[in-house]
Amino acid sequence: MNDVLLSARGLTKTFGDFTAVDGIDVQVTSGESFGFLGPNGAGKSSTMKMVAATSPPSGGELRIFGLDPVTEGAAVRARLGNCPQQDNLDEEITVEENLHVYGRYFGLPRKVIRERTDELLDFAQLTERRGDKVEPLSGGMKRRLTIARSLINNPEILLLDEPTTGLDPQARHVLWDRLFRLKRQGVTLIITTHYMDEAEQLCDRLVVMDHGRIVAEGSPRSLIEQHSTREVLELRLPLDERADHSDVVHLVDGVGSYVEALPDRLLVYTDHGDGALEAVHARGLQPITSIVRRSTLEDVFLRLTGRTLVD
Ligand SMILES: Nc1ncnc2c1ncn2[C@@H]1O[C@H](COP(=O)(O)OP(=O)(O)OP(=O)(O)O)[C@@H](O)[C@H]1O
Repeated sequence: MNDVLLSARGLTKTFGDFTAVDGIDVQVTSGESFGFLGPNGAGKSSTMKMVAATSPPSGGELRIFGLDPVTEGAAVRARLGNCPQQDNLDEEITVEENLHVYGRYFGLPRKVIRERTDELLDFAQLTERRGDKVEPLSGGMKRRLTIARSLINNPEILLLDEPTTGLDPQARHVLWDRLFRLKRQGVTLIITTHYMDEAEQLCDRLVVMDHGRIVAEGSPRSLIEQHSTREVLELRLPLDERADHSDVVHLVDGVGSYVEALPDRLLVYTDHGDGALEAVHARGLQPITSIVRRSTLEDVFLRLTGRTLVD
């Protein structure tokens, strides 16, 4: 059996009267790519900061590498890579110097720092920019540098808080490719995201979080199998002025297993999207647009909470 690297029981974080993380239970084993998926404010960053040993838990039990992050914080941090939500690079110094500073912070010998810097610049596809200041780099490059820097101490776990928020699609794909490589090298990844496609791409297993609680747990595939149908028929119907799609749900009653109404469309959940569309036409309905797609984690979230992940 793989080692348990992270174990949380009843983990809680409060800010005054407000409970941001509400008694969650989580275990992550070595080599896993584990995700916290949830909308803004779900409590993901608060959880990550406790795991990173930068913010103490308010309650419950938390062990990382079997260590207590409150009393053994330095030992925990030495074995972790931490990429916070906001890049906190030193923009005044060069790309390479950013790596050197971190290496010295961890007390690594000069020779090791030089070797690791070369490897990590190559990994982050930044070798050609090594002597440049950080400030003019693109958002994607800065993100890759932040990740490279967090790998200087050869961490067993890499924490990534919203790794691709704010990046354009191409930069996201480059970053995903780099994270796949790390995963193949056996680095345990713990990722927070509010992008269901990112969770599906990167995570072997994840928890869905909402209002500080875990509402579901499993692999992306098992979550979809458990909480959604194989396909979804998305329909935009012609509406009277002032009506929205929640007013016309009854028109497709019984067409699929269940229906969710968003203001601008109906989502008909079914294992056979094309058959459902035929049934819609047979009722004399003429959708403005209709598409059949496979179910995603977004559908799981909508089913479990009645809300969408990204507002
Ligand atoms: N230092 C703090 N003081 C008071 N409230 C806080 C603090 N940090 C977080 N919160 C609150 O806790 C809740 C959870 O925030 P958290 O950042 O953990 O959520 P999140 O899921 O990571 O969302 P986001 O992606 O927006 O960061 C939010 O309502 C937030 O306003």
